[in-house]
Amino acid sequence: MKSDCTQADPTAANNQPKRPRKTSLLTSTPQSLVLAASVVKRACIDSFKWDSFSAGAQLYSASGACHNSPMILKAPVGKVEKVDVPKGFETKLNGKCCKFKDHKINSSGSYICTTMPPATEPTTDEPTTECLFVPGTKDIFLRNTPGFPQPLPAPPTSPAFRIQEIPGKGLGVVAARPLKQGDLLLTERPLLMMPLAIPVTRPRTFTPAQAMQHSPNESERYAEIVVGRMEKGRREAFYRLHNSHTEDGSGPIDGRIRTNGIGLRGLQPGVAGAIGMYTAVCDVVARLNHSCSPNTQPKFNRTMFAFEVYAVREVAEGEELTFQYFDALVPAEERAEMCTPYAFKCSCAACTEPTRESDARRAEIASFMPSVSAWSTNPALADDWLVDRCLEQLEMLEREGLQYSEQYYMATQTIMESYICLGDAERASQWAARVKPLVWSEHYRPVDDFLDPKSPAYAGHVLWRARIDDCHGGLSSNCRLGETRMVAT
Ligand SMILES: C[S@@+](CC[C@H](N)C(=O)[O-])C[C@H]1O[C@@H](n2cnc3c(N)ncnc32)[C@H](O)[C@@H]1O
Repeated sequence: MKSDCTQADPTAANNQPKRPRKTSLLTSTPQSLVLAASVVKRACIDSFKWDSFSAGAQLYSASGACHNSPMILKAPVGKVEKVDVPKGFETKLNGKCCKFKDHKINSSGSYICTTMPPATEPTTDEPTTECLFVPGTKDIFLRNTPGFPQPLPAPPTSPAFRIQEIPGKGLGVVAARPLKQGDLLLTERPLLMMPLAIPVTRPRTFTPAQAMQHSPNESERYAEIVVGRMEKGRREAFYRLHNSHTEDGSGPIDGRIRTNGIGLRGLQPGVAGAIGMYTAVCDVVARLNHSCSPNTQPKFNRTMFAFEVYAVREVAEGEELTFQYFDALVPAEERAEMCTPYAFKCSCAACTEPTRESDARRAEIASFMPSVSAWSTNPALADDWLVDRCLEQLEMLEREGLQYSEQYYMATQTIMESYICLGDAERASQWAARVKPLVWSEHYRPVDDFLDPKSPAYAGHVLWRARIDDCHGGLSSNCRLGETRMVAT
């Protein structure tokens, strides 16, 4: 590193978010991610804080990053005037391509280019992903992902979707046959995967405008190496993707990544928050347009190194398939703002005719946190209190078309657990059947053992009759809140 270079300013991450919101019901959502997401978003909206902490974070909004599910990341950056960076700091193409071999990008080895699944595995005709990884990421797959790499499933004989023009939206994906909740529509290995944020150093002498242009230049430089390693057909597919960032200083590759990338967290060892995320670009998944009441949800399958896309409710043949690019639980006005960098207005029902009721419902949905442990040990609450609250939550979720969200899974699964607490295996098994298709949830656990009310799994469940035996009629000494009962909080 040159001595006249300034490291990006990490203090930006210490700012408090304006409106800390909990968009997940689950305590497993890292708060740091929520914080970082808010900070990044504000940094972007405050029209290009040029001293932001890293190239990617500066460029990409992670406004949806507090979601547990993958999301398309967007960059609400206004137009960046093109300026030339001073001589000696122009972006240069590295040009080195080492096909199917790990390739250190720089001498310190802080990034490697690699192909996933690795070519050392038995070769197949399966598509591969060109990746830019930080040290440790590849190990997550090679050492800590049992069964990796699992082959992709054979394509279905009758495809569940087709790609076609959608008036006013460019290309889109429509259902080729009727779909049920939980149907798997597509399994797809990404074309590329790279860090969402790449730290950038820049000379103190840069003007803010030059610094702004330097970041996309640097992102493009890294992305060029990754795309340069792709198979010809995959590279051509990448360049066919839509680019909504042609006027903001992004390069042609980076612009496509920003338009089509899906955020993935948890793959950069020791790095939490939005800057610890990867972005992955697929060929078909990238054709899914946005809706604030979407009917599909992608999920990344580590064993296959592929995205799986599920229907989150019944879909009619010919209906457009969509997913949410950002947090759909925020008010319509905020959602409209989040669409801006993509240069479209959302035409879903909740956005076309925004109502205060819809905004209020979405806010209420976001703030509800079902807690089996709190209810089951609280005699002041009626036996049906939690089930009733979850039923209200499900009704609101269905009305707003938000079945994709973790809130939907949590409410459904909480009802099943409430009946287990009440020792009602009949009803619990009915709700297990409702939980079973919700496979897109990040917190999904198989419920097959509970589909039969006579299953021995009930008696062996840690919550079985918890409300009756331990706590009914008063907080008894048997009520060991904080031990095994802390579930679904
Ligand atoms: C990830 S791409 C989706 C596929 C894209 N329509 C295409 O032709 O490849 C994102 C871009 O699609 C368009 N788009 C996505 N959702 C839309 C919507 N609800 N209404 C209009 N355009 C949309 C915007 O141009 C956006 O930048």
